[in-house]
Amino acid sequence: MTLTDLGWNTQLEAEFAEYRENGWEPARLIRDNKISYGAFLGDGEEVEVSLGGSVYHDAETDAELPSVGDWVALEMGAEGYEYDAVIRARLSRRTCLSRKATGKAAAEQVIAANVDRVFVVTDPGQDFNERRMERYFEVIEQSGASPAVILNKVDLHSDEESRIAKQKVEALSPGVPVLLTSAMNESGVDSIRSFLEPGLTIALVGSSGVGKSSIVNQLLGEEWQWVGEVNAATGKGMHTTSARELLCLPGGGMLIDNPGIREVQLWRDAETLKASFSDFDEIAKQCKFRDCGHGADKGCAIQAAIAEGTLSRERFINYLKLDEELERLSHRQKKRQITIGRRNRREQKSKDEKYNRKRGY
Ligand SMILES: Nc1nc2c(ncn2[C@@H]2O[C@H](COP(=O)(O)OP(=O)(O)OP(=O)(O)O)[C@@H](O)[C@H]2O)c(=O)[nH]1
Ligand SMILES: [Zn+2]
Repeated sequence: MTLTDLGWNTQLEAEFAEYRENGWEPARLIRDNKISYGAFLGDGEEVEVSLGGSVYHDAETDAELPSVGDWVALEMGAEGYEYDAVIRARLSRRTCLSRKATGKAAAEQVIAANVDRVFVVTDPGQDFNERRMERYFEVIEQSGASPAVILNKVDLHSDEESRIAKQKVEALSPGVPVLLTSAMNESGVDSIRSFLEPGLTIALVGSSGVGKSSIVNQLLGEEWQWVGEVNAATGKGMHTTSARELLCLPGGGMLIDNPGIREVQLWRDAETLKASFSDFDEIAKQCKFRDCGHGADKGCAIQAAIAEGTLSRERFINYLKLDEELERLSHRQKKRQITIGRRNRREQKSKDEKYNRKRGY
């Protein structure tokens, strides 16, 4: 593996020139352990690194702190740090997949940096939803990455259904590549591979159960290996606490997969849900009391609007259920995190087992 395989290019090299003078080395972050990070060096060696004090203090917001996928400048073996290296600088991001609640001044949360292409995975049937697709396109566009759509589980649908779904996507976003796959029958996954090339990073988003893991498993293939395992033989990197989020795919290219990416749909749903009731907030501003319960309260503008017929009672009932609905979403989100936690532990276990086998334990 070389730096180029990890996505290094002449632009990054130019930006890095001043850091080279300090004897620092370029590396790409592959894991966020909160306290430390996992990073790949150009030769594929994996190191455990910590955040340099000035990088931390100079960051005005959390979004400026290094994230998985970022390129950083490392000072190897810096004194006074317990890790292999220290991050002295973060290089500019080509793209940035982040979560930013609309309307609020809430802090931006970076999910992955330098993802080149995001595949939206759905199916031609139950999961297919044009509005949701539009929101995915929005998030992807904001990130700077290129979109593509995978219609998976085509084995469960007629050619006609698949064709219609494909047309609908193409109507929403002309020119977007739409791939038909069946991860189950291992068909069409090659068409995803045709988008991969050394140095290119992809991510998969989509509802729970559409087949993202199945597709990832096929992309990783049988010979899937933990790159950087060699270094684990030195004992370094063994104190890792979470699973790798950036994976190298056989044949070239990388995949970033982490809980934040998996939850893209959930948080977009919560935001859209709130936004779809923004007219209520406008009307509620006219209520006599600021803490109006919109029930029997005096001077309630919502009730007045319902009485006038300008606001439907049905929507009002849905509005009242909003909190419940948001609660349900957050519950689903927690459930997802538990599933991901399990998967990460499984991966860590198989990694440990591989390591033990290698060492002859
Ligand atoms: N029939 C059919 N089933 C599929 C296909 N791809 C995946 N499945 C099944 O769908 C179920 C969900 O697949 P996953 O790969 O776990 O879905 P996911 O998107 O990773 O779900 P989360 O991990 O919850 O985000 C599994 O039972 C798969 O075997 C397909 O192409 N056809
Ligand atoms: Zn009111």
